[in-house]
Amino acid sequence: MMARLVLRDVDVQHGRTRILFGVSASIAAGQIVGLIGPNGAGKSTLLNAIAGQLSAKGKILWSGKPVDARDIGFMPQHCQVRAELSVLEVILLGRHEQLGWRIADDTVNAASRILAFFEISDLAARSMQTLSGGQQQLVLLAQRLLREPQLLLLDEATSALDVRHQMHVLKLLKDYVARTGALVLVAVHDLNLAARHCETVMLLNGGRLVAHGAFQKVITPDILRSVYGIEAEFIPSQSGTPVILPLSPTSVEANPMEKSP
Ligand SMILES: Nc1ncnc2c1ncn2[C@@H]1O[C@H](COP(=O)(O)OP(=O)(O)OP(=O)(O)O)[C@@H](O)[C@H]1O
Repeated sequence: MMARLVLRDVDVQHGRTRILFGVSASIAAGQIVGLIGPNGAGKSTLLNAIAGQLSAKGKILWSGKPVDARDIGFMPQHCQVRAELSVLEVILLGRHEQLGWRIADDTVNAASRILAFFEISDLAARSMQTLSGGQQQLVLLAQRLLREPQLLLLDEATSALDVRHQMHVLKLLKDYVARTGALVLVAVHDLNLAARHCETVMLLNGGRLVAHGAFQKVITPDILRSVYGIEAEFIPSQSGTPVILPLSPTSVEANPMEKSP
């Protein structure tokens, strides 16, 4: 039976402030799911709760059991390596549970392969400290994939990448999902990227799950107005997925940033 992530009435509170309000969803593995919503909607909070990085009320189940850290790969929003480590060392740390006195040949080979997949083999000996923001992001993504997690949680993990690298990484993720049947849950601001690469999207607003389904059903001109506070044009494209062209912000009242329903 295919694995499934089940969220049941997930509530998160910081101090006295409630951040997530009863988020419930049942998400089948074998797809890339986009977590979308305006700033402050609760995307990072939900990913952190699923990753077990903060306490939440309700149930978060992967294949019917509480999420086990060994099943997941999690890339938080602000992720940096401060230590003086080479790119290869950082990649190998993706399998730190398996590293012993001797690093097995297949681990080194897997690390070399993942560097090649991400087209960063030439960076292997470089110190992480000398890399650009986008290069660091590629290395950290490659590190997460090395251990082949069944549940991959990515918080704006392609935000520092140029367009070509973004497309390349999303193609890698698509191939990874097809090969392993994993579930990739990715918080993303770029709606056109979500439209093209995510099988389904979950729209959060004010800490609540507003909609969950195929992008074209979830994202409509009305939703862009009421949730994002923008007027936008939907331009038909050859791919069959319309391109969203933001035109103007609606009035301040209609912009619900940080507004709790
Ligand atoms: N430690 C904290 N203490 C209090 N409030 C917090 C804390 N962390 C986050 N929040 C609040 O929780 C809400 C949701 O934040 P979160 O980072 O999950 O949103 P987001 O959808 O990921 O936003 P963005 O797109 O801007 O990254 C925001 O209103 C934020 O101010």
